[in-house]
Amino acid sequence: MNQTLLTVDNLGKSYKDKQIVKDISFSVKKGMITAILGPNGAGKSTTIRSMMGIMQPDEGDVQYQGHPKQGVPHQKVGYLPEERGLYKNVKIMDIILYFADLKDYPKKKAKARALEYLKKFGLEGKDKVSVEELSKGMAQKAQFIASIIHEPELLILDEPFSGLDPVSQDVFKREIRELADNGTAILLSSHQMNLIEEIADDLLLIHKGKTVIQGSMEEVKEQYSNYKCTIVGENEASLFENLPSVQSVEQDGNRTVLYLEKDVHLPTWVTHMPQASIIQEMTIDRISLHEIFVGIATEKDLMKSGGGANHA
Ligand SMILES: Nc1ncnc2c1ncn2[C@@H]1O[C@H](COP(=O)(O)OP(=O)(O)OP(=O)(O)O)[C@@H](O)[C@H]1O
Repeated sequence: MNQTLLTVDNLGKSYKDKQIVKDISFSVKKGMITAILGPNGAGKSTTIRSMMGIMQPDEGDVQYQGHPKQGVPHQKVGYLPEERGLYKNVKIMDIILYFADLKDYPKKKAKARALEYLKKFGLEGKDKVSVEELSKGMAQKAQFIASIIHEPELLILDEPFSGLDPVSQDVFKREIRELADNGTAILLSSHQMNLIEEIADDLLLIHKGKTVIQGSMEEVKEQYSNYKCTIVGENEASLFENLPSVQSVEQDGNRTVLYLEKDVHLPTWVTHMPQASIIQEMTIDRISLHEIFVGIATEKDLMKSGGGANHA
């Protein structure tokens, strides 16, 4: 069982009269990647900033293991904020060493680590180059290095993949996994569901400031990834609407998608296909994290029946 490093209990935050974050609780564990997901404006950055003490939450507790005071001890935490931005006319190495110094990390060790990471991220020889001479993706890599230079116990990454090409996304993904495998507790927010599906161990999906889904990736997949059956052929949607275990039907031209109940027994279910249906192609898959997300964001219930790890 992985050890909990950070616990957030009943976090609440309002701006003026509007409650943005309501009663959010979660934990981040050593060696695990926890993803915080949600549509634009759901409250992810507000949750992260409240947790980090960058803004004062109105309600709730943030407890860092082994730390007597409330809140997060800054030397032990690495943070890649949503707003990128490094001083434009400062050399990469100087920026990284500045961040190391802020965290009281030894300069010599930081320099050696920085050179190692620059090489790893394809930025070898760029240590004396200033940020303005780098591309956006390269600058993001430099900022990522600055956030991990002091070997943080807890790493918080707000949208780490945005603006990166697919190759760089893979490099980041591998690095984040490696940091977790070496014991770092990682909390990340991202809109790239395919990447989250690949790397996250735990999920917290929030919508309108409230927890909608919470649990391990395995639990979420098992409990929310219902089956869907896609049929290609000239069919009326109504042909399938009354089939057993069909929750909803979507029609797009000659493609009909049937969303099925969670506990459907597929071998039996397929025998109920109407004789009149025209089937040029038929596939049965589980709905993806992307579809779960879109279903929540658009408030369309694709995941009825069966409840969830923590369905609020
Ligand atoms: N300083 C602020 N003053 C007032 N309202 C704010 C402030 N910062 C954020 N909000 C509001 O809080 C809500 C949540 O914003 P937040 O940035 O936490 O969302 P998010 O989930 O990180 O979104 P995104 O995916 O777009 O980054 C939004 O409705 C936003 O308008």
